[in-house]
Amino acid sequence: MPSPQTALSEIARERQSQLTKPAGSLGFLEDLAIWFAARLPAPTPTRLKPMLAIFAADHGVAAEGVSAFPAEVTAQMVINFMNGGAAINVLARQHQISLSVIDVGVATDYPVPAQNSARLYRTPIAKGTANLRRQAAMSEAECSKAWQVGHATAFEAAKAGKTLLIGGEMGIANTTAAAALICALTGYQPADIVGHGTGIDTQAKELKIQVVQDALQRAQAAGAHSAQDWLREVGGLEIAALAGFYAGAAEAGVPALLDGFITTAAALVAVKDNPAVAEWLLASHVSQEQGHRLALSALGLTPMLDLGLRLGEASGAALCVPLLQSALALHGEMATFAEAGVAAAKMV
Ligand SMILES: O=C(O)c1ccc[n+]([C@@H]2O[C@H](COP(=O)([O-])O)[C@@H](O)[C@H]2O)c1
Ligand SMILES: Cc1cc2nc[nH]c2cc1C
Repeated sequence: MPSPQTALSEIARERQSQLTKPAGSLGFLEDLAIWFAARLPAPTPTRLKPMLAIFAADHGVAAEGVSAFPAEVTAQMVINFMNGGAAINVLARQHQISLSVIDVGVATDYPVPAQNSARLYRTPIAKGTANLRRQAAMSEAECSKAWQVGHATAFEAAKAGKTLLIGGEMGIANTTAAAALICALTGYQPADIVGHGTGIDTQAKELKIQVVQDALQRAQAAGAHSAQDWLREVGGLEIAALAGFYAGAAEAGVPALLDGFITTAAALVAVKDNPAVAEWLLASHVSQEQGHRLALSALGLTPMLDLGLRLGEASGAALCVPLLQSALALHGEMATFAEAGVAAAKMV
């Protein structure tokens, strides 16, 4: 796995100190430019070439009543992505991000859509997962196939010259799977991590906590130990694909931008599996879902935005793309004190 080039981040840090602004006055944007310099790698990186892949799949645990929406919505939203009507379509158009939708296990049949607003890749591995409260969500073969799909997606994007890989997800009930994974991999309790997802009430949330508790107990008794074990036991097909996607991005040496709660759970799996993956991950936003902040902290990541989003489908990540472009443009194009003939600080 390639390592970030720290010598380049030092050159970028030095440049930041010479730009015509009080030191540190561009805050986190300065850190971002320095972070990208080591990874793109260049002392003044050029405009990012982002790609965005939404991995879609269903979850057997939806049968437990843990989501505010019926499972059919996963397939219906895939159609909506293809028709250009989802939030992510608006943001992808606005910020000129190419959009792929990858069906790794949507349970409901849907007609072959026109490929106008996004490219659809149909690589369904199963008709959703099994109910993770009662049995392993996936077989070993299913889990590794899903991981491979994500891994290949990242590699192909890297080969095509993309310099920012964005993963998103769509899957009714996947906040239950994500919460279970985060608990398993961090040691936090379900009550700390489980949230309202698509908008369940307090009573349904209590049930969701119990479902996660039961799933963790069941998987523990089944001998789950490694990140891959937990992924197979309580994860999801799109979560496995995302974990493979992040691992692939790191192996290809291309930065990956996380989205919300579910993508962060997938990133935790990839990082527990191989800690070096963390070097290539960037957080976009902290979602409203309870536990997201703790999960990001467990990864050592600081989110750029806190907008109270809880949509998923890579919407939070897409919103950060213009800010990242601005961070790099400022870093590359601002004049230095010497170039502009501006007096530097009297005291430092
Ligand atoms: O990204 C997030 O933080 C996020 C938080 C809550 C819900 N979601 C989205 O809502 C769906 C999962 O919610 P639920 O209630 O069905 O588990 C799934 O399609 C996610 O993309 C996403
Ligand atoms: C309508 C809808 C859109 C979504 N986009 C991502 N997750 C979603 C969940 C629902 C329910």
